[in-house]
Amino acid sequence: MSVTRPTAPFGTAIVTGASSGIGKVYADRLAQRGYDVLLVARREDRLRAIAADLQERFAIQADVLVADLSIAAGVAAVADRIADDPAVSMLINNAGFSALRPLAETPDEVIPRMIALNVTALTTLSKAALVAFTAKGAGTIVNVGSGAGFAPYPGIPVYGATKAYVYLFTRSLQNEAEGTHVRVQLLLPGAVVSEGWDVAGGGALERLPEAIVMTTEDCVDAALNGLDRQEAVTAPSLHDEALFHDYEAGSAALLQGMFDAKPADRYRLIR
Ligand SMILES: NC(=O)C1=CN([C@@H]2O[C@H](COP(=O)(O)OP(=O)(O)OC[C@H]3O[C@@H](n4cnc5c(N)ncnc54)[C@H](OP(=O)(O)O)[C@@H]3O)[C@@H](O)[C@H]2O)C=CC1
Ligand SMILES: CC(=O)[C@H](N)C(=O)O
Repeated sequence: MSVTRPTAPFGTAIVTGASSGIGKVYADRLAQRGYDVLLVARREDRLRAIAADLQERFAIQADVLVADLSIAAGVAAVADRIADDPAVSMLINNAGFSALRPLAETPDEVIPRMIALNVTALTTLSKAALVAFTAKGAGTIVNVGSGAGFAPYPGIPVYGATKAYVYLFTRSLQNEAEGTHVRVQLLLPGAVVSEGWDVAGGGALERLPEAIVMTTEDCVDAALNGLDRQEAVTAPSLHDEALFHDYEAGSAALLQGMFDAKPADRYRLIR
C-alpha cells in the first residue's frame, strides 16, 4: 500500500546550487524551519548526502533534482517542477559562478556558460515562479545577486555584469509583483567564504582580509532575518544602509535625467 506523506505546512522550497556554499546553508535553514526542500545542482552524490542528512535531522521531505542550469534542458526540468507541483512555495535562485580573470584571458566557453547560469536560468525560473505563485496567490522568490554588481571591479568583467543584471532584473520583478501575493527578495552578499572562490580561481579568497569575509551561515541567517522583516533588499554585510538608498535615489534621478528631446548643451555644435 502506498503511503502519501502530508505536505509540509510551509510547502516545498526549491534551492538551486544546494550542493555547497550559500545554497547548502539555505537548504539547511529552510528544512529547519519546516519546509520540504528540493535540492538542485549538478553533483548528485553531494545532493543525496545533504538530502539524507536534512531528512534525518528535521523530519522533512528532501528531494534531489540533478540539473545543469547552464543548459536549457536543466532549466526546463526545474521550471516544470515549479509549474506542476502545487506544493512549491519558495524558489531560492542561488546557483551561480564567477571567474576571476580579465576578459581577454577568460576562455570563450566560460562566457556563455556564466551568462546562461547567472542570468538566463535565474530569469527563466523567476518567470516560472512568478506565474505559478501568482496563480495560486502565494509564494516567495529569492534572487541572489552580489555587491560585485554595483561597480566595475578588476578581474570579474562578466561576473560583475551578470550580478548587475540580477540587481536590475529583480528590482523590476518586484515592481511587477506588487499588488500580488508573490514576495520577491533580492539578496546582496558581499564576500562570503565558499567553494565559489575556488571555482572562480586565482586564490583570491586567501588574499582578502578576514575582517571583510562573512561565513555562509551568517549570510543566510541574515538573509532569512531580512525576509522575516519583509525586506525587499537584504545586504547582510552592508552596515550603512544609506549607501544603498543613495545609490538607488541617484540612479532613479539619472534615469529621469536621460530623457530629453534636445541634445545637452555640451553637445551643441559651435559654428
Ligand atoms: N561567495 C561569495 O563571496 C559570494 C557569492 N555570491 C553568489 O552566491 C551564490 C552561491 O555561490 P557560493 O555559495 O559562493 O558558491 P558555491 O560554488 O559554493 O556554490 C555554487 C552552487 O551553484 C551550483 N552550480 C554551479 N554551476 C551550476 C550549474 N551549471 N547548474 C546547476 N548548479 C550549478 C554548484 O553546484 P554543482 O557544482 O554541484 O552544480 C553549487 O551548489 C552565487 O550566485 C554567487 O554568485 C554573491 C556574492 C558573494
Ligand atoms: C567576486 C566574486 O567572485 C564573488 N563571488 C562575489 O560575488 O563577490
